[in-house]
Amino acid sequence: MGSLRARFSAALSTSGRPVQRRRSPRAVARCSGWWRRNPASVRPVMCVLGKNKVGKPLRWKGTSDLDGPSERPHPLIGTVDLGEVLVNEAYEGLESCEEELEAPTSVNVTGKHEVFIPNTSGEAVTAMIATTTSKVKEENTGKAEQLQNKVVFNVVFVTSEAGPYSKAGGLADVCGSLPIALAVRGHRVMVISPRYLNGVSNSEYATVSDTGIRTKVSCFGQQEVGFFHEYRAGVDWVFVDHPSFHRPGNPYGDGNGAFGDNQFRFTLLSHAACEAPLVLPLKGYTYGQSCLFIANDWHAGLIPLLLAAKYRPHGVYKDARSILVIHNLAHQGVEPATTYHNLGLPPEWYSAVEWVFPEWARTHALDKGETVNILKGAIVTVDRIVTVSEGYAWEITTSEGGCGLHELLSSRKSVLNGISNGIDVDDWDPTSDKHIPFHYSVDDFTGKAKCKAALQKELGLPIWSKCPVIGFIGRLDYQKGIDLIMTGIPELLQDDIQFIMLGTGDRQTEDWMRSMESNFKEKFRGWVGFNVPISHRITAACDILLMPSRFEPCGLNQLYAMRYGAVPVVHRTGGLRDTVENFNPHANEGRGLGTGWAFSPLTKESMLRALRLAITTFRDHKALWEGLMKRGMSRDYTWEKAASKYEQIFQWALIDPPYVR
Ligand SMILES: Nc1ncnc2c1ncn2[C@@H]1O[C@H](COP(=O)(O)OP(=O)(O)O[C@H]2O[C@H](CO)[C@@H](O)[C@H](O)[C@H]2O)[C@@H](O)[C@H]1O
Repeated sequence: MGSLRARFSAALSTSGRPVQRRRSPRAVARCSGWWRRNPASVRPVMCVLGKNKVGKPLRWKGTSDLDGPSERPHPLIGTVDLGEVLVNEAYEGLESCEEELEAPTSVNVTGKHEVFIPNTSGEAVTAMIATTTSKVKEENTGKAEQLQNKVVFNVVFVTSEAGPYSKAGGLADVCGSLPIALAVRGHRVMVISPRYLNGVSNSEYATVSDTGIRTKVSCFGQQEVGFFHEYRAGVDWVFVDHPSFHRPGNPYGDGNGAFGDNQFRFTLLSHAACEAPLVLPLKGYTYGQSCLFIANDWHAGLIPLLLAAKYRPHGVYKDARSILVIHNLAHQGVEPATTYHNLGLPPEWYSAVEWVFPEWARTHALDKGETVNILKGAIVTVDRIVTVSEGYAWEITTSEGGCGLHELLSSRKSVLNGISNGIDVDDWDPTSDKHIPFHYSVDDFTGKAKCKAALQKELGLPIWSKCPVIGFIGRLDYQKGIDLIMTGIPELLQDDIQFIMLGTGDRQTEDWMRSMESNFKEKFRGWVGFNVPISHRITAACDILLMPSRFEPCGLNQLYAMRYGAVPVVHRTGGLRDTVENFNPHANEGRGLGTGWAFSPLTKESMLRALRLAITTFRDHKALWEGLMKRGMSRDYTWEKAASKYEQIFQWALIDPPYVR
């Protein structure tokens, strides 16, 4: 191949405009690039990521004209202020590239050249990168050195939900944003989830296209699946297509409860996900066998089992590793033992998923309690386990929080870690949120007061600015402590407060919400359904957000609430304990410390006590209240910290050999 410089042309565009081709300029600032080669065609490709002034990631495409355009994520390199946009130093051009070059290498960039960068409204801005300053040069050199030492991974997330395509709860939020944060850090990231078509509107998948690739997977006899794909925000979003994913309802069920064939549907997902890195040539080449699978919850729990039982014995995925992320241990994918033969695992692997319920949990005299438990099988065979907060990582090793799996999880403590979730700070930003009528920030709360009045008006509640509005958003599920709400809130409504509830799930609670509305016309509103814009409007409008969760692996609503200046009142459990700092009015020379109230034990009395304290503080101690709001709003909720912790887990996963029997 020889020197590539003369043949390489950078083409930087995220605006969808025709890619501009330029000859490679020469060096001033030192940059570093990751070169990946298509094993088949030896094609190095490159892409640069940056951030604009509001922190939105920018993706610059680098193309090689060796054999057509390609793009790959590339780590951030330095910073150059272009006036209109703040970008990370552009890579453009390289000095030389030998054919065998695979590892990070240094390349040189020079003074002026044109790039296309979208500004905050998405339009392209043509900018000239002026000669870099010495500060930038220094930064570049430092970062280049850091990046040269950085290991990048082929990461494959497997999940039953990924926002914005599909969402029933917090799993979608995490799998919609953590992969992007990892891609920004230079990893090649794929997310695989089902292509749900619910028959009403499938606009979420409008930009996704059929790869035309179909593959047969050996489970439940033999099944054929297709793959759809979209490359967005530096991530390959892959959707497994099968008729069983095309039906009304949410990813797991409909008004009549959970779908009866969920084991079938998610077994398909796991099998298809194991094939995808081998068969999908995304932007030119496959992810290949050296992958890190991130299996989220039981729906992807077969992944480590399939790697160990089906692929590795045949020499495939020998260098792959798997990490199980537990978002909710209460759901384990348990079905009768007779379904084992459908899972596509060899008969001798039965014991890995075998799960026998204790006698007290069996339903009748002839019930032997024999089941297959997919999550259990994953815990046994996976290389590492992550839960979504440190508190929950400990709780699941106790008999109270382990949902029957605590002993097994305790036995795997050495590979178990907790990492608190971040949030999508672009999606959840009170200064620019498209779902809320007024914007506000930590420096000016006027917009929040207007949001409150607007929601009161929208819901037909009296517009009382001095009346604290308490919100609840979440699945109407035993986990979320709705029984406590149902017993405690009618008592609280004797006081001058308003309570707004958004949720769907348990039918009885939905009926209770409707009856509360007619009993407390001026004080209670219940919105039955799943509605993302309304969830943003409630978060922006309410003064207090209640989360009396029985257990909470991490919880996202308390994070959204704090970012929006709504003070959380939570049960002190799991991730809520880790993320909500209990308010101490005396600390900090009487100015107070903390971001909310974390009550314990989980009783109606202790919940009401915390709520009454919050209400009194809201009414009578304005300065303390503003302090609470400000501290919550100023915290760092980005994914960056969590993403770097995940990277550490990736490295640990690779240190140990994979699970073999
Ligand atoms: N009716 C409705 N309308 C609109 N939006 C609604 C809604 N009901 C819920 N939501 C949204 O769904 C998400 C719920 O996230 P949570 O983390 O609070 O809970 P969940 O139990 O689903 O997630 C599990 O996984 C996540 C991610 O790891 C963990 O944080 C959590 O503890 C664990 O139980 C939030 O974005 C919320 O706004």
